[in-house]
Amino acid sequence: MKAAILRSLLRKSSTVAPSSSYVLRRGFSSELAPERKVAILGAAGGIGQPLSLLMKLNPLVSKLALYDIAGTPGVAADVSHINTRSEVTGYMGDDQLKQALEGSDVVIIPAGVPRKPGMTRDDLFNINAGIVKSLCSAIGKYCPNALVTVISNPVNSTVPIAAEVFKGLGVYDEKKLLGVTTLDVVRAKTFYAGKAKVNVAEVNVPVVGGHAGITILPLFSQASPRANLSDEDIKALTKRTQDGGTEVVEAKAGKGSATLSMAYAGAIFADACLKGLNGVPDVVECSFVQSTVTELPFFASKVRLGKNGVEEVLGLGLLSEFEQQGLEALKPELKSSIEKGIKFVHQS
Ligand SMILES: NC(=O)c1ccc[n+]([C@@H]2O[C@H](COP(=O)([O-])OP(=O)(O)OC[C@H]3O[C@@H](n4cnc5c(N)ncnc54)[C@H](O)[C@@H]3O)[C@@H](O)[C@H]2O)c1
Ligand SMILES: O=C(O)C[C@H](O)C(=O)O
Repeated sequence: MKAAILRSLLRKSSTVAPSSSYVLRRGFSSELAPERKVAILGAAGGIGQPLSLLMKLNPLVSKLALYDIAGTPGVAADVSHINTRSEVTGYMGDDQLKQALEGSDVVIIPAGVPRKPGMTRDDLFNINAGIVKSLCSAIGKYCPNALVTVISNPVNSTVPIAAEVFKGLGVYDEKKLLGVTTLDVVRAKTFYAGKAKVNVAEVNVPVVGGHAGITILPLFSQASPRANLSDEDIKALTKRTQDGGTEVVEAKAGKGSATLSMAYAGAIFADACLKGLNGVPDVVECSFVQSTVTELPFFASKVRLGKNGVEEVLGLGLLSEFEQQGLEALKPELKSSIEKGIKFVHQS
C-alpha cells in the first residue's frame, strides 16, 4: 500500500518538475511572477558577466538590461541564448545608458576598478567615486523609482555618494538605496560551517558595520546552528571574514578581486530585493543602508525587504563583549569613509 502511494507521488512530482529547468529554479520563486526589469551597470566585467548569467537564470526577471562602457554586445548575445524567461538587451556607452535604465525596477552596480595586492578598498575611491556618481546621476534621471544596489568599492563611501547624488536631484528615497555586503555574509557562513562542522546550508550569521577591513563585523555569537567554539576560534573566524576580500586579491595576484563569489552574492541579494518587491513576506538580508541603529548615518545590519525596498532596518541584537569592542573600534573608520563620500559629491 505504502509503495503504491509513493509510486503515485513520484509520478506526480516528475510531471510538475521537469529536469533541467527545475534544477535552475531551485532557490528562486515561481515563474508566475510580475514583470520586472533588472539593469546591470558594469555587466561586461569580472563580476558583471557571471552576475548577468545568474540573473538570466532568475525567473523573477522578465527584462535584463546589460550595460557597460565596452563589451556588452558580446555578453548580451551570449547570455540571451539561454532559454529562460527574461528578454536580454545589451547597451554600450553613455548614449545608450538612458535606454538601459528606463523602466528598471532594480539596478545593480558592479562598475568600477577592482583592487590589486597591497591596495585597500579606499585606494579605489579616486576612480570609482566618479563612476558611481555619474551612473547614479543617470539613474536619478531615468529610473528614479528603481531599487539601487551598489557593489562598487569602497561601498562605505559609494553608498553615501549615491545618496547625495539622489538628494541633489530631489529623488532620494532611503528605502531604495542598498550597499551590497552579502559576500561578507556568504564568507562568514562558509568559514563558520567549516570550523563548527555543521551543514553550511543551515548556517545563518549576521554581518554588520560596513564593507572594508575591521568595519566588517560578523556576529558569530548570533550564529545558528549554535556551536561551542572557543574565543580563539571566534577571533580567527572574525579576522578571516574581515580579510576575505584580501585573501582573494592576493590569490589572484594582480588579476583582480572576488568575481565569482561576488556574482553569487549579488544574485542572492538581487533575488531577495525582487522577492520583497513582489510582496513575499519576511525577506531579511544584511545590507549597508541609511540607518539609526548607531550614531552613524549609514550602517550594515539586517534589513527587512518589501514592496518599497527597505521596509525595516533591524537592530543589532545582543552582542558579545568581543563584538561590542569590534563595534566601537570600527566606528571612526566607517565615519570617515562615509564623510569622504558625502564631501566628494559636494566638492566635485
Ligand atoms: N561589494 C562587494 O562585496 C564587492 C565584491 C567584489 C568586488 N567589488 C567591487 O566591484 C567592482 C567591480 O569589480 P570587477 O572585478 O567586476 O571589476 P572589472 O574591472 O572586472 O569590471 C568592471 C567593469 O566596470 C565597467 N565600467 C567602468 N566604468 C564604467 C561606467 N562608467 N559605466 C559602466 N561600466 C563601467 C568596466 O568596463 C568593466 O567591465 C570593483 O570596484 C570591486 O572592488 C565589490
Ligand atoms: O576585496 C575586494 O577588494 C573586493 C570585495 O570588496 C571583496 O570583499 O571581495
